[in-house]
Amino acid sequence: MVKICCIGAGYVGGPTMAVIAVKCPAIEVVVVDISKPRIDAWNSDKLPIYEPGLDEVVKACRGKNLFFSTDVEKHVAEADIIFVSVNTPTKTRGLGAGKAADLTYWESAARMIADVSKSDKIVVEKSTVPVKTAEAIEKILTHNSKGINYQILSNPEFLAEGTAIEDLFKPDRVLIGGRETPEGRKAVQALKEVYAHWVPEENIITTNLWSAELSKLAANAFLAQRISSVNAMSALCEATGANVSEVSYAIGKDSRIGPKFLNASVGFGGSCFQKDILNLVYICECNGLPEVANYWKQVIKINDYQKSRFVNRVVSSMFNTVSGKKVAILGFAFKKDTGDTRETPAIDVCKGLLGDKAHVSIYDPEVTEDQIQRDLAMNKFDWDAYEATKGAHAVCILTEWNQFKELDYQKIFDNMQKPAFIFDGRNVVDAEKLRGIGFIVYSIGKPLDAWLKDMPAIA
Ligand SMILES: NC(=O)C1=CN([C@@H]2O[C@H](COP(=O)(O)OP(=O)(O)OC[C@H]3O[C@@H](n4cnc5c(N)ncnc54)[C@H](O)[C@@H]3O)[C@@H](O)[C@H]2O)C=CC1
Ligand SMILES: O=C(O)[C@H]1O[C@H](OP(=O)(O)OP(=O)(O)OC[C@H]2O[C@@H](n3ccc(=O)[nH]c3=O)[C@H](O)[C@@H]2O)[C@H](O)[C@@H](O)[C@@H]1O
Repeated sequence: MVKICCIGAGYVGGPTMAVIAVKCPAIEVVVVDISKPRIDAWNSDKLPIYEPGLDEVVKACRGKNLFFSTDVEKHVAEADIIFVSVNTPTKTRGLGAGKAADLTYWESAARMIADVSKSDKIVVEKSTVPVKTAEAIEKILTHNSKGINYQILSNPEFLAEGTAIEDLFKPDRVLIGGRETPEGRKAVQALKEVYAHWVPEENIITTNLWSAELSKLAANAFLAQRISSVNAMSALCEATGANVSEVSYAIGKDSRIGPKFLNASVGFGGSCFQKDILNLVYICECNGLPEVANYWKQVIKINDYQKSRFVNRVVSSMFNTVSGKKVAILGFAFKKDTGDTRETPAIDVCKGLLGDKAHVSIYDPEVTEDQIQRDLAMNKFDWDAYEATKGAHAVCILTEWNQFKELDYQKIFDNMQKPAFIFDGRNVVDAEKLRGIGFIVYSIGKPLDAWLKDMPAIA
């Protein structure tokens, strides 16, 4: 029986391994982590992450061929294939601080693999890492090898949160990079055989190591760039009377552009887009390519601009001050169908409003009060959208949860201060209908309400 061990039971390690286990009953999969609470949660009825469809997949194979454990060394020693799916955040100190990827967790995992291994291993980079990381890992492993043969593969993950299970069941592609040697090709083939249990062969792409590593950073950079492009257009739409949804639809009909990922928003969030672009920028700078670095840096600058533009719009619309006013925040997660708040635009928007002395009241269906406390050092959190909006001067919609489309806005209006404002940072509500109720509505990238037109320009 092939044995797989995955180091890191997070948003990637957990769902990815659960899907491998469910699709490959003859493979034993153990997910290990140094965090005991996380492993305990994976072994409980309340999984540590919210992801539609995940519970069913885990329940189908946990205890059969899928296991979660803190006994990292034992399972690493026993495995044939080791996935490393640890976090790779942006460095906060030292060389490359604020840009470069922090590979501390990765390096310690690699050293541990070298320490405990007694048989040949295939080590798979699942985490998103800077291009050329495999070379460093290879050095750590081979310099400590005790005669053991290691093959390093790059197998970046492209799942998006909220649709992880769907994405893993039907990936657009699986990418495997390896050394172009007979041993390297054999290792690539071994991993290919795992995915071939459910992914059509033509969707499994094999490349050299560096192409695979760089493709992951490139994919996230291209995706984020699309959002910054449409968000940049949204500002121009507001200034000219064009409607960003109409513009997106019209350009998306061009098959070369395509219709997906063109929704204007209050800004992109999530643990990866910003981190991976910063990492790309750093790599470009290190390779003497400042023009390329600046090009990608602009994607992040526009994202920051979009978030502050939103805050400025709220404040300027409400007579240039939100001091002492209750502002209800609907949605705190970085996108719908997840409880994840890493780099959520809601953090920046709330901090902006709090900085202007607003009283902020937050509701999100999946984010816990504890999490908000950690993100904002405040504990005003409501368990219900109607409570959050009661007595408020304004409502800001910051996550596109489906339920926000179906709220009783008449009831919300009746319980708010007047004039009652709605700032829709995700274009989820029917602005005309809400105007009919009496709200002053701002929808990102849409023709402005008469009220807002007379307000000072936004920067
Ligand atoms: N979150 C996402 O949607 C995606 C993330 N990625 C990449 O995957 C990687 C992991 O991301 P997430 O799963 O979101 O991170 P995460 O923070 O949710 O999970 C990482 C886990 O690794 C554990 N860990 C760290 N060092 C360890 C060690 N030495 N031994 C055992 N466990 C250790 C941590 O305790 C944590 O539970 C990152 O490189 C990220 O860029 C890639 C695609 C999608
Ligand atoms: O490397 C990663 O971590 C992952 O990053 C993203 O996935 P994720 O961040 O989970 O979610 P996305 O659906 O990409 O959304 C990211 C952000 O962009 C925003 N967004 C997305 C699409 C859009 O049209 N407009 C828009 O503002 C979302 O609301 C969210 O804040 C990529 O889509 C995945 O392919 C990748 O594997």
